[in-house]
Amino acid sequence: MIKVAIVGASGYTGVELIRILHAHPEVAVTCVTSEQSAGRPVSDVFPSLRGRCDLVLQNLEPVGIAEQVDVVFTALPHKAAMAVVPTFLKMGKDVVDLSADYRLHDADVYGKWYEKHLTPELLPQAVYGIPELRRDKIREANLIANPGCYPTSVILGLAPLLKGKVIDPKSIIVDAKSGTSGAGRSAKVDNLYCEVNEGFKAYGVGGVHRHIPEIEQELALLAGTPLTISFTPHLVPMDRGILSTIYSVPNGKVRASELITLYETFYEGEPFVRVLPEGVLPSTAHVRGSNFCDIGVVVDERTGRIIVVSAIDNLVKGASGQAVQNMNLMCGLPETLGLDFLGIFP
Ligand SMILES: NC(=O)C1=CN([C@@H]2O[C@H](COP(=O)(O)OP(=O)(O)OC[C@H]3O[C@@H](n4cnc5c(N)ncnc54)[C@H](OP(=O)(O)O)[C@@H]3O)[C@@H](O)[C@H]2O)C=CC1
Ligand SMILES: CC(=O)N[C@@H](CCC(=O)OP(=O)(O)O)C(=O)O
Repeated sequence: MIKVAIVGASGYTGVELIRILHAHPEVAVTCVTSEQSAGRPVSDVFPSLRGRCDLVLQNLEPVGIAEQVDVVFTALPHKAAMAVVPTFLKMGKDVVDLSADYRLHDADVYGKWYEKHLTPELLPQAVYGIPELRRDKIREANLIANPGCYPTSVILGLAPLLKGKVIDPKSIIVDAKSGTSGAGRSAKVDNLYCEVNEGFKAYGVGGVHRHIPEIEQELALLAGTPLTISFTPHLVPMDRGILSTIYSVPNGKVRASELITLYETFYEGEPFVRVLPEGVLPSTAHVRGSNFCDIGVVVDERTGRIIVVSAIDNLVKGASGQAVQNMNLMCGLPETLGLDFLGIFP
């Protein structure tokens, strides 16, 4: 069995990792951490785990943790992750980092959107872990930068169009909506019940959201040219789910049926991307609790624009499920191991 530590196990992506890995046949979670709840069983913090995972939460002491395990998932806020990842790597551990700390290739870009990077020398060895686009590199990596939730939905939604040079790469507009678990478990006034329930709002409007450089970095690699996007995230009153509606201008006249064939070919054999038939559009309700990304494609005949709609569960394909998919690849296991479960509906 591969021994795994979940660093930051008292958060939402941490508990989702525990849930997924509990059913993984080749993995044993042997170490979980929290600063605020250290000394308590993780099942005290999350009663859903009672009787199945009662490990006691430890303080984050990187050397001691590395000595206990083979693989480390860091499910920490950015900055906290890069403070400990170097120790895990030095001690020969494979690391899947769920934070944003190793996603941007350029430390100056990270400095502009986040803060000064503490370990820029590690950026070249980090692999941006989107298996559908970078499977072979992930297999060779020892540090995976697990993609952000919004970026996963947008990159998978646009990859066939950009790679196939179907659209003008400068024409992209993304209108994305997320459930509140995307904001994590720590207490924030903006996420209180009365602030979120029965309402629907945009935030980070006007090119200021920190996922923009990450999305642009990956889309530019697909397009083979630098590009800028308009990106507006929204908060919706649901626990889980991201729905991204993505507009772009094609280089010539296109038909929806041709585009769907392009998507089906691009994602042929992919276990976790489902291209929907013409006229069918995705819903967060149909991917909830699963590792799927569902994609629907429409052509607006009046404006000529292409509209792609992509749906994921932010905690699964947008975080912990994709992290396990990456771990499977890094460890030489079948990619779908422990992940071949259906969503929860209704
Ligand atoms: N939520 C989501 O949908 C997604 C999240 N991510 C990213 O994954 C990471 C985790 O997110 P999420 O689970 O939502 O976050 P949460 O806020 O729910 O959990 C954060 C975890 O980190 C621990 N922690 C916080 N600060 C520190 C610190 N300074 N030192 C050690 N431990 C600390 C917390 O422990 P405690 O407070 O108990 O001490 C908790 O276990 C973040 O980088 C996030 O941006 C990525 C994709 C999607
Ligand atoms: C709803 C909500 O607040 N979402 C978060 C993004 C989710 C996330 O976890 O982003 P990273 O993966 O980059 O850490 C936000 O807008 O900042």
